[in-house]
Amino acid sequence: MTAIGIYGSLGRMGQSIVAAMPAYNAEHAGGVDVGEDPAPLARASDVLVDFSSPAALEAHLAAARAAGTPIVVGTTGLNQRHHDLIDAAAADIAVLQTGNTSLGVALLSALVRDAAARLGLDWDIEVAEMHHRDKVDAPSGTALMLGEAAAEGRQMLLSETSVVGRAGLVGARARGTIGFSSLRGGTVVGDHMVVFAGEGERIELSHRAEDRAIFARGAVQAALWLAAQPPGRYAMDQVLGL
Ligand SMILES: NC(=O)C1=CN([C@@H]2O[C@H](COP(=O)(O)OP(=O)(O)OC[C@H]3O[C@@H](n4cnc5c(N)ncnc54)[C@H](OP(=O)(O)O)[C@@H]3O)[C@@H](O)[C@H]2O)C=CC1
Ligand SMILES: O=C(O)C1=N[C@H](C(=O)O)C[C@H](O)C1
Repeated sequence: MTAIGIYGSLGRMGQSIVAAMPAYNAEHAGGVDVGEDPAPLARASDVLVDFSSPAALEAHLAAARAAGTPIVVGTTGLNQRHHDLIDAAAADIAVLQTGNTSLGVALLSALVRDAAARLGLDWDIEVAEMHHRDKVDAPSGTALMLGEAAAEGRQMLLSETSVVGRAGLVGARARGTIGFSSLRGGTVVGDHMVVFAGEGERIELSHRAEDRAIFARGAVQAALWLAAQPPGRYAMDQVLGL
């Protein structure tokens, strides 16, 4: 039985992941939350999952690396420095980072990449997302991942083309940009929509998460898969064979 340790175990995702484990015959190795040493759990686990906070990621990666334990990073709100830390850790251990562990969003990313490649720059791309009132980061990790997929499809860099939010006299939309809008409220688990807006027509590709269990099941599947992988950086489409 594979023992999975959870960083952020008392949170919404941590609790959903514990609930999902029995269906996959996975063992709960334990959890770490604010103010606790991540190192003992890393040594006691076959694989770790991190659904905590960007502020904790460096310490969690260091603990995983020191123990030689693979880690799934589901925490969002990451910046370039966090991604550099993930790349560095992936030299020594298997690391899977994703803003969304659901099957549906993995497929949506592939569809968005394909649509962006086929439609070209005459179709404007906007990514919209809505989440519950307690979400602390924006745009969501999933929205950024979908934006990356669209930029890849256009063979462009998202960092050079993204426009996050608009207010005031911002001027007309610049060709080739990818816009992001975030809504927050209530208990929405996670809605994402990618709009391709052309001359006189519009295509909308969307995903609605109805239950956090979809992320939890994907996280457990990703952890079980990652436990058997050599060092390197991995993504969800590799787990799901998409
Ligand atoms: N990749 C995916 O598929 C998904 C990713 N997420 C992401 O996962 C993360 C967690 O989401 P969610 O469970 O809803 O959030 P919660 O706030 O419910 O849970 C986060 C947990 O992490 C703990 N935590 C915070 N800081 C630290 C720290 N420094 N060290 C250890 N633990 C810490 C929190 O403790 P405390 O409450 O005491 O602060 C809490 O128990 C977010 O970044 C979210 O965007 C969410 C859903 C799906
Ligand atoms: O914080 C959340 O709740 C979620 N976060 C992830 C994100 O930022 O995309 C995934 C999901 O949408 C729920």
